[in-house]
Amino acid sequence: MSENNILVINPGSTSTKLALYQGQQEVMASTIEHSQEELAGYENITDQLDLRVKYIREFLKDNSVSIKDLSAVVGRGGLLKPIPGGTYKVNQKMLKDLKAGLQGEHASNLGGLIADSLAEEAGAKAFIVDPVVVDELKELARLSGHPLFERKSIFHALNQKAVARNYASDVNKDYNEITVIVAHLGGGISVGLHHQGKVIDVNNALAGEGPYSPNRSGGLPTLDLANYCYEPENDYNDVKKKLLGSGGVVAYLNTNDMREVEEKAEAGNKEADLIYSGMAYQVAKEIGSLGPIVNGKVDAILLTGGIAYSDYFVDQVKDQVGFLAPVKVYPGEEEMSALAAGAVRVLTGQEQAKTYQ
Ligand SMILES: Nc1ncnc2c1ncn2[C@@H]1O[C@H](COP(=O)(O)OP(=O)(O)OP(=O)(O)O)[C@@H](O)[C@H]1O
Ligand SMILES: CCCC(=O)O
Repeated sequence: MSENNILVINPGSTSTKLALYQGQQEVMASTIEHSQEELAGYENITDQLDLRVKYIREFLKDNSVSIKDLSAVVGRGGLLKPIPGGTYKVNQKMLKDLKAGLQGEHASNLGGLIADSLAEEAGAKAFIVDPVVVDELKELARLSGHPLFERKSIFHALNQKAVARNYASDVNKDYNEITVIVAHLGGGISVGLHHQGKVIDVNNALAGEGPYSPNRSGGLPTLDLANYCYEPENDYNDVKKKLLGSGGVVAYLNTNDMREVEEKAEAGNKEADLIYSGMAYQVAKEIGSLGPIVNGKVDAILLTGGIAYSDYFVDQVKDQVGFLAPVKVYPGEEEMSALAAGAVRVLTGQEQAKTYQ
């Protein structure tokens, strides 16, 4: 086997995506689906470590891949401390913070843990790349409006950075030379301003900021929310679920499948059209809010994520923000290749792995 055999692991809330890369070339890939019943018995997400590792071992065995042939295992990184973007070696401090769920529970907390567990046996290197806590915010962006609540950077850093790098390469520039606004349009939505290689402002996709999404509420009227929280019949978990998981489109229309919503809207269902268009309106507004930070000097607006497959949605956003900069569409997500690319940059010496402290 070639020197750079990289096993890529992307744990999601209901699936584990895995792929074997040789350098940047995908050799094989699979998605292991985890049913609700299967995961129901686990109190914390990180308790699922052994289960997920077991499936990955089966995948390797079924495909006659010896674990000893791996040179690196790279996982999607989780809710660690806020850190700058890049490729990080998995170390003891990171493992401790992932296990403790330092900034909360998230499926990607398993990424570093799985990478460590398999890499140890393989005698390989374990990495995470651009975890959801990548924090490169400019100082002004940290202010919320009250000192008790500092704004944090938690977003789809891996895919946003991958798409921005792809755009940079399409225009023969380095990522550090471009200024782009990237809107990741998935189950959650984050919209980030990438400037000189850093995401200097972005809505926190796990804290009720920004546009509503298929299953998150985004920003809500704050005082109304506070009043709701103080209603005796509402408890913390209920409210949290309303913000993250069963907010947004699913709260209005009872589905988080935007293809279904679009079909209804196109068939003349006014409510479906209103809610779908409302999400496009909020995405456009969020994009527009970032332009002034760089005095309107934006090279391009990049739309990515599952919803970017939809012309119906994309056209509405384009129509609203096209005046600011050209809009380019990168549908779907590039997380697996972005993880492999992060490992390759380190294995080939283009970049030094960072140390999590
Ligand atoms: N062709 C399409 N047209 C419209 N919406 C689509 C299409 N394909 C997928 N989607 C929608 O995209 C959303 C899922 O996007 P994606 O797969 O990027 O998100 P995820 O990985 O589940 O969540 P996240 O991106 O927040 O991590 C779903 O709401 C899905 O219905
Ligand atoms: C915050 C980025 C990841 C997610 O949407 O869960």
